[in-house]
Amino acid sequence: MAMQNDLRSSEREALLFHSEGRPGKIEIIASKPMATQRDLSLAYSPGVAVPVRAIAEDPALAYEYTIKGNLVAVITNGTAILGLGNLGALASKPVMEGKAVLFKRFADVDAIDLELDTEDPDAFINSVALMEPSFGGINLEDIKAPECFIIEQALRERMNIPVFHDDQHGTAVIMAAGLINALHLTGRAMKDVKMVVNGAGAAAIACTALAKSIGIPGDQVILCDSKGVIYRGRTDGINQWKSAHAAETDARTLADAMRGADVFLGLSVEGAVSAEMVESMAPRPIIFALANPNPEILPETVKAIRPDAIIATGRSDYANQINNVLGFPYIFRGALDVRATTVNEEMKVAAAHAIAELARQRVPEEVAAAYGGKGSTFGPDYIIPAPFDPRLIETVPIAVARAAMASGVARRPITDETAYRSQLRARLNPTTAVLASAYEEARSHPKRLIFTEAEEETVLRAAIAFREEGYGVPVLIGHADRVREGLDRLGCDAAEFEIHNARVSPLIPEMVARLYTRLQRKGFLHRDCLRLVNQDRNVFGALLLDMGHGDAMITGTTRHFRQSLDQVRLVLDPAEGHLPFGVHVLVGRSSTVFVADTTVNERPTASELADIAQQTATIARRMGHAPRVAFLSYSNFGNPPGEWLETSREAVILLDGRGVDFEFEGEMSPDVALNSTLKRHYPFSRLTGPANVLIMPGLQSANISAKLLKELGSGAVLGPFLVGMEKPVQIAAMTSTASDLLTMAVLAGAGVVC
Ligand SMILES: NC(=O)C1=CN([C@@H]2O[C@H](COP(=O)(O)OP(=O)(O)OC[C@H]3O[C@@H](n4cnc5c(N)ncnc54)[C@H](OP(=O)(O)O)[C@@H]3O)[C@@H](O)[C@H]2O)C=CC1
Ligand SMILES: CC(=O)C(=O)O
Ligand SMILES: [Mg+2]
Repeated sequence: MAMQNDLRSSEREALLFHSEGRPGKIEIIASKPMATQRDLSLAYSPGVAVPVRAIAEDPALAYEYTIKGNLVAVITNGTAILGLGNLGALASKPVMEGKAVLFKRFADVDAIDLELDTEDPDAFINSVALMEPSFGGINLEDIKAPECFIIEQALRERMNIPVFHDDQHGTAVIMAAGLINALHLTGRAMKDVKMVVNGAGAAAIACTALAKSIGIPGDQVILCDSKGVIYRGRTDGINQWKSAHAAETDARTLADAMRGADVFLGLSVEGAVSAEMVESMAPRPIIFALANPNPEILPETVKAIRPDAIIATGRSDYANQINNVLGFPYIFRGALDVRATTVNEEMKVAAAHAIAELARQRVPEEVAAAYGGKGSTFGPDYIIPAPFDPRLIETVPIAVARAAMASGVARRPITDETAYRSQLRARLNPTTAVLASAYEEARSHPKRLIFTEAEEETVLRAAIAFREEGYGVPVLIGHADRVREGLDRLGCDAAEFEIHNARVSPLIPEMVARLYTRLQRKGFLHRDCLRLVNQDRNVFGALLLDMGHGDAMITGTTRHFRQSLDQVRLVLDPAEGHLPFGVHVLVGRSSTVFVADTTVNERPTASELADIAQQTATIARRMGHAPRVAFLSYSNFGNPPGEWLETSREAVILLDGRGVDFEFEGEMSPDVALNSTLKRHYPFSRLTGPANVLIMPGLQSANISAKLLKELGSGAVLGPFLVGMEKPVQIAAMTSTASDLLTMAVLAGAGVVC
């Protein structure tokens, strides 16, 4: 695109993220095999005629024989895209694809985006109403007020599936959850609260209505729009939705309204609130500045004037993110699961209370592990759960489903809540929450990350993102001029980066001395060490790490794994009592499998296999999983017999003796390890479920399997991660993309995999 050179690197990354691989963020995949002639004749003509006739006779069977019951349409006309304004239907597509991805990621709801090219409410309403047969629910998005009210109302009346305008009700539910908790923390009763809402559009009107319906007295709420206070009798710029909330007041400006107010709720535009306005509020004010992407006032400005304030924004980079992403996936999950005809007030209030209560609960241990070990405790900086909190999927849909049943809109009530809860839990993979929390952890404890191959554009892009996204300081190794040129090409100011040139660095004498002390009795002369330091970026990088100039190191994109490892090992040792080895992490939709040793030890001994199992189990646990270890083979418990089975068997016996605190079993084939049906043939097996840690008998099978899965598999494959070194070093695959490198850097920095 023509403007590429004017973009900041984070903006360029955002464009690359959307264009790399398949353009966009979603694809459709078949949920049934389509491999044989028989599959085709069942999926299509003639087999497909059977469900067609069945549905024609009984429409409810569409939920049994098609995707309808799990499919939501995200529909917009692009008239109020986030806070960016009316940029049209086509331009809104990235946001709508994004919402579809969030539906899938957080609640396993399949969603498809539809951008309608019209600003005429009737045309919009007619188009959407005709789509009822296709979908289980309709999520309206980013349609401006007041048309959004007309559209939603008409569609709710005409359609017999849930119709939900996310910017109105999704936002209101999350705002209400945050408000309930902020009032609780400041010891206020709803009936005493004076509230000011700035903005009188889609989000603001719905939030005001919900705030009143949960107990804030109507005559204590003042609404403002771009022209000031909406007071009784005002005629300028008014519509029926605004006048329904017109206040009996002398206040005419936002500043008048805010004097003495307890709560400020902003759903307007960046910078609408001044420091003076905040100063004039009641003690312990509650300030929700929710305009996106930039809030009405920045949290740091509020804190400087009113340290006693509770502040929330719509963004993920401050504490207390109040954003509808916490609501719409789970509200639809619950509504779809009971086949609700609508999302009513009771369901919204139930969701708000469930979310609020989650933040007040003590974070259980397994969830704390998924948060990267850092607990979140209810308080002014934690009034609302983070979007990746794995408890949301178990609690919010249940609350919504219960409310739907109690209010008579559920067509298929839940009969066994315990079974429903486990079904919900199984929809998500805890690893994804851990990855998200590792990124948070990295932001709150920034590290110095050594990137040894900084002349490579992929590496530089990862290093730039590492810095710009706040994970820490990239320490770049390379010819300074070439690295600077690369930074310049990518639109960065090279002066802001730390670059080390291995030929001229002032650290060289100390490095050579250290290396010589270490290698002099291993056949290396002093001048050999000087040459290594000058010419080998892995040796130089590892020495920087060893001397404390960085917290972790990442390399591998220009050299084979073994060569990089041998160079690093000239400088660094394994951690005491640890065996260095490699782990690939296969992240599927609802499960994760750890495979080891995929990179280092060609024919591990029984004792080495046992060590690898123990260390991999620790990583699995760190990533939120109870480890179930299988020692893999072509054979199952002695059948067929073979020459090479002994090491795996001995490893099992060794672990028996070590009294470890995780499940393990072997030797067994991968299908027996992973498939519960086959496992029934071995009732004595000690694994209580499918294995999630696969210990391979040797490097051949391990490395081949990992690479096959990476090339042919459908889920994400992370790694190889190098485990068991005295300092965190990661050797990436030569095929790594910038985001692969960033993930490795962040996980290495956060100490999740090391
Ligand atoms: N955090 C979250 O989850 C969400 C945040 N939002 C944010 O809320 C904002 C509004 O979105 P939405 O309701 O969908 O948009 P709408 O277009 O429906 O409404 C915008 C409203 O903002 C008002 N406004 C504009 N400038 C000012 C100003 N200086 N002072 C007071 N009011 C002003 C407009 O006033 P007027 O009527 O006079 O034109 C209008 O009422 C956006 O920034 C959006 O990103 C929205 C949804 C969710
Ligand atoms: C978050 C959201 O939906 C918005 O800002 O429009
Ligand atoms: Mg929106």
